[in-house]
Amino acid sequence: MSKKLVLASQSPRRQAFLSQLGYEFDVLAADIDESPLANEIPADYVQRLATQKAQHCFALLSQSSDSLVIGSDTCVVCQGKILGKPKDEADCIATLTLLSGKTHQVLTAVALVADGLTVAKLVSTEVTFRTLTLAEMQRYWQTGEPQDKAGSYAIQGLAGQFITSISGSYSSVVGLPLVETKALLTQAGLTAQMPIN
Ligand SMILES: Cc1cn([C@H]2C[C@H](O)[C@@H](COP(=O)(O)OP(=O)(O)OP(=O)(O)O)O2)c(=O)[nH]c1=O
Repeated sequence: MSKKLVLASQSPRRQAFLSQLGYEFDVLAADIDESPLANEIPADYVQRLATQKAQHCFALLSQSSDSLVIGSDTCVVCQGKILGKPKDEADCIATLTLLSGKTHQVLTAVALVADGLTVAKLVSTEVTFRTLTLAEMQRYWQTGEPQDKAGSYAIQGLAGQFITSISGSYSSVVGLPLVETKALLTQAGLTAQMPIN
């Protein structure tokens, strides 16, 4: 019997990417505390949260131990600061002011729990913003797009026009690195509906 796949995420973007890989899956919300620990470095932070999201949902499914659970977490890092989702307009504008005219990193970790064991992969992508004006940042906040996005922007949305270059994985910036996720699922023995490799 093939194993059941569960995505520990409420993000519609992560759900769309996992469908794009050709898998069928159920979705469970992973309600965990996303605050960074004192002195936690960004790479450890995203890997810890991706792991906790996957393990939290795996624990909810304990009676069906043949389930595979995927969790993911994304944060933006600029000048050593972890930039999560904006708390309010002032926070969004402070974040976009920091990103304006600079290159920053987007870190995404994807974690898979299978047979009670967790494996995580970390992906780092560099994104460069052109210089933004205060009026642009204020109008961008008004669109509602930055509210639920790490770093207060969405590369796949209106903020695409702020970005002059990207070096790394586009899908990772949007929330789920396709190559690494596919590799984890293949290693765990899960076959896509229409496999191409
Ligand atoms: C930088 C960037 C982030 N994001 C998103 C990816 C993540 O969904 C979100 C960061 O928040 P996360 O806490 O990683 O994820 P989430 O709360 O959306 O979903 P869940 O925890 O249920 O899996 O920001 C974009 O969609 N586009 C971007 O360009």
